[in-house]
Amino acid sequence: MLDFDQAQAQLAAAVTPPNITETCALHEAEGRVLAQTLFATLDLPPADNSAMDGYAVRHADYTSGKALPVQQRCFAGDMPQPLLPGQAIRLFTGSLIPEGADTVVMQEDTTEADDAVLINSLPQLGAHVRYRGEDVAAGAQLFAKGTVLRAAQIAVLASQGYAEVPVYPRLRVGVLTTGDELVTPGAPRGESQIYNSNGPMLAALARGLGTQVVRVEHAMDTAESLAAAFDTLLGDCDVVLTVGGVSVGEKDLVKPAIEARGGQLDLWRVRMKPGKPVALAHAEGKPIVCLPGNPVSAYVVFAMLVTPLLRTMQGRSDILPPTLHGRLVTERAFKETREEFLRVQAEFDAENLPLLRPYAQQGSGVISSLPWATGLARIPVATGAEQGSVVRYYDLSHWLA
Ligand SMILES: Nc1nc2c(c(=O)[nH]1)N[C@H]1C(S)=C(S)[C@@H](COP(=O)(O)OP(=O)(O)OC[C@H]3O[C@@H](n4cnc5c(N)ncnc54)[C@H](O)[C@@H]3O)O[C@H]1N2
Ligand code: MOO
Repeated sequence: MLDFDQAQAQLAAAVTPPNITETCALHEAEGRVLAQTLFATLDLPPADNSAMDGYAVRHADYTSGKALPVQQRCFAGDMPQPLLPGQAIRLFTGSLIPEGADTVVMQEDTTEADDAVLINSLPQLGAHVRYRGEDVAAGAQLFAKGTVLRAAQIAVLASQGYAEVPVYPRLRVGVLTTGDELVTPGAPRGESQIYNSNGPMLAALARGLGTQVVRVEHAMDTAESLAAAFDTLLGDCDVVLTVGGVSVGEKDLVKPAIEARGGQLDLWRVRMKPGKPVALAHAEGKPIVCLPGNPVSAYVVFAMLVTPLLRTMQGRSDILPPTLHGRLVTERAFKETREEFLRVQAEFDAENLPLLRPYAQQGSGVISSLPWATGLARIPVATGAEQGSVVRYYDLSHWLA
């Protein structure tokens, strides 16, 4: 059985980033991955401009009690005139600073009458001026290849005039659920059957990472049904996630089905709880990750082992999200022969380590623990953990993104 950290590294290293680049309109680029490093095409802001509604003045022209004639009303988008000595130009937030002006006086600190403005309180030299290039300098690196484009990155790229961006193709993911006991939600359910929750769950998890889930298939526990599903999935997808049927039972037929079509098993069983029977294989040049059927096991394996593999295939640079540390709040001690991942809720305060409270039922079939948990607490196999132990915390908002 493979050590957890080795397995995590092995899955990410088993695949490669894409070698194809395509162009995507910026307004559709949310969640896409940059395929080239991008640089600033212009200074931002492109010209000195006002941070306030007010008046542009030359600081040295101020004399207490003496109104300055208003030379021009210059709105955002207008070109200002050069400021004449001893005058003021009325301007607004975003108006360009006139040549010769060095300071903006907020309108609240002025009184305007008869086309002249009286300054009641003079700010410091240079006040309320946003200088050309103070935000971004032309030529500076904006984002490195491998960056996921979210609203913040899209804002910067739009401000730089990018209408389209070079991105990697969206990763095409296929999901295969297996098991004779499963029925599709909405279909009639026999007494011995359960609804298939792993299919919709894995599809949503994969989409949450920004991949395209092109197929969600179900196979019965027969070699024929599995072979037909693999035909479809390996034909249409870049990577296949199977779930169930990878343990040691008599109907655990997924691994044999992969081997029957000439595929190879690269890894089977990891020293982790839940998730032990996870397998990595490849067939027809495509990676296949076989997740254990228990819903919690599938969820935890997806977060901890599958996401680094998918991020690598997406061409992302953030393969392993950061982990935090937290303090366990528990009435019982945990000690296993496998690295254990508990579903916990984290509570943050300003000064201390986060407090991590485990869900009462940690069984790998307890689906209700999934929406409840904010993250996973890792209990080291070497030491175990108890009330007050400081353990590693995997925040799911990072690990599932
Ligand atoms: N004798 C042993 N038995 C088991 C071992 C073992 O080492 N020796 N490992 C256990 C562990 S750990 C896990 S995890 C499970 C994983 O087994 P499989 O991956 O073969 O999964 P299944 O047997 O097909 O299903 C397990 C469980 O999950 C339910 N399931 C499966 N698919 C779905 C789905 N799409 N939606 C909802 N629920 C699903 C299934 O009904 C079973 O209850 O094996 C242990 N056994
Ligand atoms: O992975 Mo299994 O869930 O350890 O129960």
